[in-house]
Amino acid sequence: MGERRLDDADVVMAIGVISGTSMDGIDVAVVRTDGDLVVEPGAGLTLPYPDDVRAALVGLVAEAERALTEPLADLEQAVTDAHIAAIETFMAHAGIDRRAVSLIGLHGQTVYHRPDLRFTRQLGFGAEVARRLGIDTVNRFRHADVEAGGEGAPFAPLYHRALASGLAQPLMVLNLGGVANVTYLDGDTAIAFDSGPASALLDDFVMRRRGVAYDRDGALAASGRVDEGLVAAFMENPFFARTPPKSLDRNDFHRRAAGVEALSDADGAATLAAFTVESVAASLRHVPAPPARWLVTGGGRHNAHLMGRLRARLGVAVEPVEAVGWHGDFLEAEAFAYLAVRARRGLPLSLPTTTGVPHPMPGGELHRAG
Ligand SMILES: Nc1ncnc2c1ncn2[C@@H]1O[C@H](COP(=O)(O)OP(=O)(O)OP(=O)(O)O)[C@@H](O)[C@H]1O
Ligand SMILES: CC(=O)N[C@H]1[C@@H]2OC[C@@H](O2)[C@@H](O)[C@@H]1O[C@H](C)C(=O)O
Repeated sequence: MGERRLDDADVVMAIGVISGTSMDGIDVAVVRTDGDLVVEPGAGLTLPYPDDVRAALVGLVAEAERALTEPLADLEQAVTDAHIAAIETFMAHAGIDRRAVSLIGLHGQTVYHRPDLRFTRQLGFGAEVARRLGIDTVNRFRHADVEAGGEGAPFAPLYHRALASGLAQPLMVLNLGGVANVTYLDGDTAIAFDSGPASALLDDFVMRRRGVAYDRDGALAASGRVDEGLVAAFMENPFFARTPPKSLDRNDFHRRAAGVEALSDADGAATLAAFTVESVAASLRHVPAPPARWLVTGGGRHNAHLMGRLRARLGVAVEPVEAVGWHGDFLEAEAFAYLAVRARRGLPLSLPTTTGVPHPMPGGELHRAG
């Protein structure tokens, strides 16, 4: 007798791998899931990019339009190699036998995201990952959505919905990554959109001023004074009034936020942090009811200053996702493990209320191991 064919509804072990917009490293995590209601997150690990790959990516993202036309084959190869090494290290570290892994969800590295041009680009060769690791691999998660006129982001919301099914709702999940995105959850309803900047503006500012990668714990921002006029001017950006769905590229606010250049290091950081807080609060304009609780994921949840200001501004519980047992450092990697299983089952990865796609949209490309 041959092996039993994998049943759609089977719970399988999937590994998700993503490098976020801050390009600080590669997150890998494992989830046991059926791609539907069963979700059991396991271990996770972050591996840094090799310095030369990170430097090449930072250089590219600074002139990201190149990603529209250039093949970038060498860089994509280097990113692919780094992802394969990260997955191998993760499996060794977590004691996972590769034969037990049913699927890899390879998000890859976003280098340019322009849904208005029906363009989104994530680097990472799926076929090569499948072949070299001997594990079926799904990549190109966002492409079908963007081609159908969707925003192509955010994609984590269906995973948030699955994780939050036992929690009191309405609930807001806030991801403070390079860019911020929110997911409003109430029963089957999932409304999601990018809300504005999170850490990318601040990171770039403190790098220019102080030569550091980020404002640790928000200490610099906490020592400064907010230029409220400047924050109000930033908030006039029509993006905030625009009805979702909507998504952002990492650098969308950089030019408009140039006003902080006239401020001191501390006041500039304080003002950019306040801009993030104000733009998060503005997301409440676009949800049906005020959530009683905010669960915060992404690196920004470690920023004590930002979290404190969010609590003061939102006036309700604002907690890191660890408060409900989720893994804030690996939620996105887990999401792409979950979405890979959904992709293989032909289930939607995005909805009209999460990306503005005209109908619930399956997607992803499956590459067989052999
Ligand atoms: N202790 C800390 N204090 C302040 N900020 C922190 C701290 N730890 C992490 N961060 C912030 O979190 C950022 C990284 O967040 P994260 O890893 O969620 O981003 P990302 O996944 O690359 O972004 P995205 O979700 O947009 O793709 C850092 O660049 C930094 O700004
Ligand atoms: C195009 C792209 O890679 N977007 C990222 C980015 O980082 C945060 C925000 O912007 C979100 O829209 C998305 O990532 C998460 C994983 C998402 O799709 O849910």
